Amino acid sequence: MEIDKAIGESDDKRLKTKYNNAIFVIKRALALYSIEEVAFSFNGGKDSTVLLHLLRAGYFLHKKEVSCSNGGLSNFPVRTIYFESPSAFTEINAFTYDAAQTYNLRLDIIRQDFKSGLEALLKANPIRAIFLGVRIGDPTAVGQEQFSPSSPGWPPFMRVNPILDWSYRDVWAFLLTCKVKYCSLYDQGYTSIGSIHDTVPNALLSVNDSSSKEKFKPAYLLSDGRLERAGRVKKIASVKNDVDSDSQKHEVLLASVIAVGDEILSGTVEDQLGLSLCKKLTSIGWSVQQTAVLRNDIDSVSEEVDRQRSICDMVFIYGGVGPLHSDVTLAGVAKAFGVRLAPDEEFEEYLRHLISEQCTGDRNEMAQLPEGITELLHHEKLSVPLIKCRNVIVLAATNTEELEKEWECLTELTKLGGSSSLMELYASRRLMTSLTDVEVAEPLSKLGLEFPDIYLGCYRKSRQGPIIICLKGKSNARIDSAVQALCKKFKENVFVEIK
Ligand SMILES: Cc1cc2nc3c(=O)[nH]c(=O)nc-3n(C[C@H](O)[C@H](O)[C@H](O)COP(=O)(O)O)c2cc1C
Ligand SMILES: Nc1ncnc2c1ncn2[C@@H]1O[C@H](COP(=O)(O)OP(=O)(O)OP(=O)(O)O)[C@@H](O)[C@H]1O
Ligand SMILES: [Mg+2]
Repeated sequence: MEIDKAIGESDDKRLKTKYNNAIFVIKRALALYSIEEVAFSFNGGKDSTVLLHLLRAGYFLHKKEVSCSNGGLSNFPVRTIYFESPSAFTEINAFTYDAAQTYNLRLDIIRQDFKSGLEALLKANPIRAIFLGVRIGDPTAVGQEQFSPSSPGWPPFMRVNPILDWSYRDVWAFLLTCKVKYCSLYDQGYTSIGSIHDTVPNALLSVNDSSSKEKFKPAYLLSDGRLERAGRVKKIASVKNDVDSDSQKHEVLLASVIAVGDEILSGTVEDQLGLSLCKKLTSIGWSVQQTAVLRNDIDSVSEEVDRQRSICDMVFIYGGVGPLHSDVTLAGVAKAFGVRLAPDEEFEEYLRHLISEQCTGDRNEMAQLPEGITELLHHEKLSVPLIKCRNVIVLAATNTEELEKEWECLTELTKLGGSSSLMELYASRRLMTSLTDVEVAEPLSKLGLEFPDIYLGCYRKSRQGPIIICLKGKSNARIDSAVQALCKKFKENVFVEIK
């Protein structure tokens, strides 16, 4: 088999090790699942091209072991799926179809989004495992292992990632050693390929020459593989503006509070921090849109953070921060922003001071932060800086005392509490009444129409007990007018002002 032979004849020891490990994973998968139960997700990219050849070799070696046959490889029966999109490069499409023909692939072309396409595929076929060319540096690799079940919310299958631990250099060493064809875009300076809308040649491969047209060196000449995604234009979809830069845009700033902890969900520990954060935020004029308690699970965290960061001005998340296996919050935040976790030297330095004596394991693990989006907020009162990933603040506090300290530093370091006029803009009054809810319902909803700029909130202390009405708004004068208008709708003295 030409791939196995090429690697066998190479004297690149590192490549041999990577190859053998990947083949081991492929053979395990082929032993666990029948051929009808596996599929290969192929998109013409360099990583999936590596995987194509590894799978061909792995299948050949697996066959040889189980049937002692030494047959050729004209037949590669693993179902191959390609999600074709109108925004794919024509070169990628052409290469994918070309490879399918050359290697006799059973190609299924799917023209739906990944999730719906996979749902339909799994309904129609007995597929239980899908091979992917995901590598550890990819944003989507966060939290994955060589065998990782699909995420909650996705149809159930095993994701098999044989080249998860391969570096950019390993990928090129393999493609060049095996002398296999790859998509022509990689010879034109593209180093990682997404859609035509978010991918350009990698500027680090640009060659200065006198002609007007910019030229690029081939992808395999990129010396620092960590920069392979430098040609990917960042997707920062509809994220609200950072309060630091744009705190005055909205009349009321919106916050979301997220707790991460299985111990809260099981009722073992009572969450005090959420309550305290809501009070603190409300006291400085923020409107808390939602609180959530999540499992210690990367995908749960990433989905919730992704949702909240685009709705709210600021997301506050706590719990699940540290070096334990259950500490997945930062990985979830990284995944929500589509970036990877990477070691942060500055943060590592803080941790080294803090834990140097007690540290037995790999300190680096704890110093991994979402790459390219993390800002460390230093304060002399804190031994470790606060972590801010765009509009997500990750709090390390585990109790209300620690939160108190972090909050104090946070409000000093950012404009959360408004060195701006936020505090002055914010006014509120609370009224209590023993009128029934039926009596106040209609007048209150009319008041809401008359004062659309005022927030009107109501709650009861008990089913039969008094009702409390909160009025919040931009100015005391407006609130006072609303209170007067409300009082006019009833007999005198039915409302008592409370603090
Ligand atoms: C076969 C297949 C399975 C996938 N399974 C999952 C999954 O279980 N969970 C998930 O969050 N994304 C899954 N994805 C989506 C990928 O993680 C990722 O979003 C996708 O490759 C798009 O990457 P891009 O945004 O860089 O183009 C899957 C994609 C494919 C093709
Ligand atoms: N449109 C698609 N159809 C089928 N599989 C896909 C598709 N997009 C991604 N995949 C799967 O996800 C893997 C990871 O995608 P990724 O974009 O990181 O790598 P690549 O496309 O192979 O190489 P590159 O990093 O150069 O773009 C692919 O190797 C492939 O297995
Ligand atoms: Mg790609």
